[in-house]
Amino acid sequence: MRVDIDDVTVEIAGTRLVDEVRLSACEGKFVGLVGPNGSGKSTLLRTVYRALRPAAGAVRLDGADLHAMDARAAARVLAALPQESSAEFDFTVAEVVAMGRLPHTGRTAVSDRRICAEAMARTEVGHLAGRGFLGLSGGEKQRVLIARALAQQPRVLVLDEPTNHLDIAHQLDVLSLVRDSGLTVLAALHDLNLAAAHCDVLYVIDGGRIVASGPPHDVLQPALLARVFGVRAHPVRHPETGALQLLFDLLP
Ligand SMILES: Nc1ncnc2c1ncn2[C@@H]1O[C@H](COP(=O)(O)OP(=O)(O)OP(=O)(O)O)[C@@H](O)[C@H]1O
Repeated sequence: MRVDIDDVTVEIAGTRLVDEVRLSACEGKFVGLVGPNGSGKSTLLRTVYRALRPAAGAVRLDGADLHAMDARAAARVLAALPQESSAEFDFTVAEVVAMGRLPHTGRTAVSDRRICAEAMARTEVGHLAGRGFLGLSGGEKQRVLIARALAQQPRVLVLDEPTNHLDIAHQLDVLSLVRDSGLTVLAALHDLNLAAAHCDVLYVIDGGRIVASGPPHDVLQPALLARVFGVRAHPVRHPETGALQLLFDLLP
């Protein structure tokens, strides 16, 4: 499923936080959104997963206005991993993942259980099924919420900092899993090397505006990184794979 963000502007309390953003994610592509703290990444993603309404413009799924869709219909095609999730009740991990099945009706409990078990296996949280969600570590919680999003069997995944709290092996694992899922993915990422290694396309947001977009290594040029992030970037090659990596220093 294709996602188009068409000239979306988001305002909160009279302040424009996202300014006429235009972004497209083609079917099955992994699109990364990078930008400094406070640049508007979460605000834009919250608009895409319907926690906020745009003041102008539209978010379209295969051309249909997402904000005009029924909530349940939208949840059948789009799943989100918010940056911070607040949970007041201590549901078990199995119950949290099963919530991903709520938008779907007419399926048997057996198939729901199988789908949840597969999602938990893919994110390596099966052994936590009976544990209370609130007692988990940050990384365990994150993987459970990714399992819930996968159990939702969406066509679009919106991920706000999916590698937050994850150790390095799980960061690589989760991003590979997401990339190989075949879903259309829109993810805010802080680690530019991870973004470059996993994303098909990157968009750079600064001050609520998109300032660059394209294939990762075209976008992550030293001049742009200096201007947007205030860092000096040195491209180097991985000695074995030849993959491009960036080393960073603060600007003098
Ligand atoms: N509810 C709100 N009311 C007022 N200002 C807000 C609100 N939510 C976000 N902002 C402001 O909007 C700007 C963009 O915030 P946003 O969370 O989208 O940035 P971000 O790029 O996700 O940042 P980070 O990398 O730190 O997570 C920030 O200056 C933030 O303080």
